[in-house]
Amino acid sequence: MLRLDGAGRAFGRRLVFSGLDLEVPPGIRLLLTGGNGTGKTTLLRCLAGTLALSTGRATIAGWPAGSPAARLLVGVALAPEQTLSGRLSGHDNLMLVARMRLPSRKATAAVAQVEEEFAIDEYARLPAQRCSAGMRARISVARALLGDPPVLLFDEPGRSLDAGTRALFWAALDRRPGLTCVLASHLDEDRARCDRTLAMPVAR
Ligand SMILES: Nc1ncnc2c1ncn2[C@@H]1O[C@H](COP(=O)(O)OP(=O)(O)OP(=O)(O)O)[C@@H](O)[C@H]1O
Repeated sequence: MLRLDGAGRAFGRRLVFSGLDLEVPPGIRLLLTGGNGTGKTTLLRCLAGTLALSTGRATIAGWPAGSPAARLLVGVALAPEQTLSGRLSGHDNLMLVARMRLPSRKATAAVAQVEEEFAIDEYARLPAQRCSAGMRARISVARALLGDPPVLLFDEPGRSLDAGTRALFWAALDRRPGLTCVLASHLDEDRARCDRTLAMPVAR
């Protein structure tokens, strides 16, 4: 479902990773681990298509990462505390994305479902800029699920979430068993929730 062939990314002269080959079959959850600065976020951005690889190739179901066809297949929550529109309410942030992915009646139902799954209902009408980091992270993570994309990319989804909400997050993924998921995390507890682990190599 998701493939890297000889993938590499540099920033100027700084090589973050190189020669990375990876295949993530459908339905598999892959955990990205590694110390600070080893390139987990960079790799996720390359898979999401918001950053180009310097070398090699990344594909989603055979489509080049970042192409319109690949983007349709991918739900993303990278920097989940920071990616909402601050003036809009959580609900409207969710509706904005739902309306891009679904016809209007289905969009309303999909937003209601994720608001319930992540217990967002209580503060969904508050402007996002008045929400706490954890509240914003909940909304961003829930937003990635809208429209049921078959591939999900998460960067430290549990970083700002309390234990109860982390449980809600995993329960939401468990309810969607066919998903292919790549998730970066520093939390030991996430290891048991994933099928495979890729430890990012320290760049030389
Ligand atoms: N836009 C950028 N310009 C220059 N260098 C960058 C940029 N983004 C990331 N880097 C560098 O790439 C390297 C990898 O960063 P990245 O954020 O991918 O690491 P990470 O594994 O996600 O780290 P952390 O665990 O701290 O979140 C770091 O050395 C970082 O300084």
